[in-house]
Amino acid sequence: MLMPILQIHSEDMPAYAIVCGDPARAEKISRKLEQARELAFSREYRTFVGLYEGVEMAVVSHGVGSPGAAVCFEELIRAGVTTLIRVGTAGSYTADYPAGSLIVSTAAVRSDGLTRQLVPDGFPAVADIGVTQALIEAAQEKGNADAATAAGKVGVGITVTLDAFFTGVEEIPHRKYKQAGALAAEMEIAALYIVSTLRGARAGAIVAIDGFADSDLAAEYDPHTDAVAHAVEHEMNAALRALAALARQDQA
Ligand SMILES: O=P(O)(O)O[C@H]1O[C@H](CO)[C@@H](O)[C@H]1O
Ligand SMILES: O=c1cc[nH]c(=O)[nH]1
Repeated sequence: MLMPILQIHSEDMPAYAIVCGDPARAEKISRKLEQARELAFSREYRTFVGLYEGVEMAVVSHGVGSPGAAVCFEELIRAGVTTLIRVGTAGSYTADYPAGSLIVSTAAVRSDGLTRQLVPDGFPAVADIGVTQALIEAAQEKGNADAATAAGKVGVGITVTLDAFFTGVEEIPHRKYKQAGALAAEMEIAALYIVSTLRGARAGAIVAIDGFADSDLAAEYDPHTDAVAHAVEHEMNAALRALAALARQDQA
């Protein structure tokens, strides 16, 4: 069956998928696969399939923001994907995790508009515990430490999903979420967790910190530093290994 927006056929789709915002990052991840082939590049959605440690998996870009990303997650699950890992970037809320750190997201604050149209207020956006555990283990693995971050840090905790990236005249509620203990902010994880929960798939997410979310992004945001590039490299490898480990567990 052809998925109308991603332009992929369900017959070509494996059960395991890595998703990320940037089509260029999807292509970068696909270069780590054996027998990689591109299935489609439709709108912001670029889809590759290939093998990692012998496990068939897809790598798909979902663009920026929850509404577009939710379309991607829905169609992937309709096409037969049952396990999804988001490999993203995020702004930190704490000096404990500066640019170059990684955060594994256990749950996401639903500070977005999309999920309000899917589930009632108060319904939690939570990661799958098995996917989260696999991500933590892969990110902390010693063998992966050579690509590790400036601070070498891997945090585990709550992230915030927002719609706004740049500030308007309203205050983005960073301060409250930070005081409440959230670690970082990004723009799609809540959508991933809610769509996955609704459709019976399992999902997790890891993000590379590229600055501080509550600083003046317009003046200071620079996601193109070496520290961020190293962290992104580290999280891509961690996500691939986590997904392969989960597939092996499923087969056992
Ligand atoms: O690096 P990605 O996966 O795109 O994630 C983050 O970066 C984008 C904003 O620059 C948003 O999509 C946000 O969630
Ligand atoms: O949404 C995002 C993504 C990266 N960095 C941020 O500060 N915000």
